[in-house]
Amino acid sequence: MNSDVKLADVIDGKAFAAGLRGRIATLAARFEAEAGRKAGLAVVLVGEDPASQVYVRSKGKSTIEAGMASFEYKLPVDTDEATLLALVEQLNADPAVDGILVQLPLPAHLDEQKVIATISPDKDVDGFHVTNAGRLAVGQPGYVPCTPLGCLMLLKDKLGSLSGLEAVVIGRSNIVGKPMAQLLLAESCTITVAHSRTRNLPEVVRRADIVVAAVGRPEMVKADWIKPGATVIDVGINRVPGAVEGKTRLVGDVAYEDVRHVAGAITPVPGGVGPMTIAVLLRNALVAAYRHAGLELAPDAI
Ligand SMILES: NC(=O)C1=CN([C@@H]2O[C@H](COP(=O)(O)OP(=O)(O)OC[C@H]3O[C@@H](n4cnc5c(N)ncnc54)[C@H](OP(=O)(O)O)[C@@H]3O)[C@@H](O)[C@H]2O)C=CC1
Ligand SMILES: Nc1nc(=O)c2c([nH]1)NC[C@@H]1CN(c3ccc(C(=O)N[C@@H](CCC(=O)O)C(=O)O)cc3)C=[N+]21
Repeated sequence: MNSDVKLADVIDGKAFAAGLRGRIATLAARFEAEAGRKAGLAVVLVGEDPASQVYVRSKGKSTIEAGMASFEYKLPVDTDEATLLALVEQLNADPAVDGILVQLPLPAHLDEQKVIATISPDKDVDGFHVTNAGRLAVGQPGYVPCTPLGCLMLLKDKLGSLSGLEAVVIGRSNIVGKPMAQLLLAESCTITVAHSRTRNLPEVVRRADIVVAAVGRPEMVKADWIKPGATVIDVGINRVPGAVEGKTRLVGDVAYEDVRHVAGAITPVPGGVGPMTIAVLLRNALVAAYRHAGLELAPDAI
């Protein structure tokens, strides 16, 4: 490793997210004063996956701390499709609910696409509905998936203009990779979307000024894949065995300890993209509330 050169700047997503939640809380209080009700976010969890339970609890806590109303629905793992769809329809019709999030993945017997398609696009604060994916693709206002929007906020905060930069997104999921590529394209980056069939991935990644890793493979992205000085955004959340037997630890998709000797800036895991996802979810729910109430919110307010 080039241990004589400067280490990468650490992009502190946790701190940035805390600032964002502070601005959201101010605007949530203004919303309550003007609309006469709190902005509301409903979160639906089917089953008892421990990781999902942690996220849902954390979302509920952050929602209340921001001065918004949190509605949590926990359904048993064997819930049938009709019951889940009926709940979504009920939330679509509920004027106290501005945003709806159905925690993914769903148990295998439930059709995720069908559930997402049932959420009203104007309450789809995850930005997963095909209407919002289409709006993003053609540059119309809508809801943008929280994780990629959080990544973009960190990138713009660090780099300012992204115009003309080479960006390589590793991963092409509808939730992270594809919307990330759309956002970077809208910022006038030259984008490459890599995936499991990409030939010579290290060489492709080496041309990037910006690398976004959203793969789900622990520490896959190595130091010699990174152009010196590049900005590296690590979306991966992977639980691996820890130093103490029976304990696990969280690692990203990037070999952080090595890559920070080469990159110019890098997000850590934990404390990078993850906290941004939740803060942006609150942002999207608050934007939804302002829109539903017909109140003005400046486009760059949050
Ligand atoms: N921090 C956060 O808030 C969030 C973190 N995550 C994390 O981000 C990661 C990605 O999530 P998600 O997009 O939902 O995952 P998916 O499993 O849906 O997508 C993974 C993508 O990685 C690609 N891929 C898999 N193996 C390789 C490989 N060897 N080389 C290159 N590409 C590969 C796949 O390619 P192909 O399409 O060809 O199969 C696919 O496009 C996960 O670790 C997840 O936990 C996700 C959401 C939020
Ligand atoms: N409908 C839906 N929308 C989602 O946005 C959604 C989802 N389903 N299913 C699961 C993924 C994953 N996700 C994360 C949120 C926060 C952290 C997060 O806060 N991570 C902390 C660490 C948390 C820990 O210690 O486990 C961090 O990176 O610092 C991570 C991942 C949202 N997702």
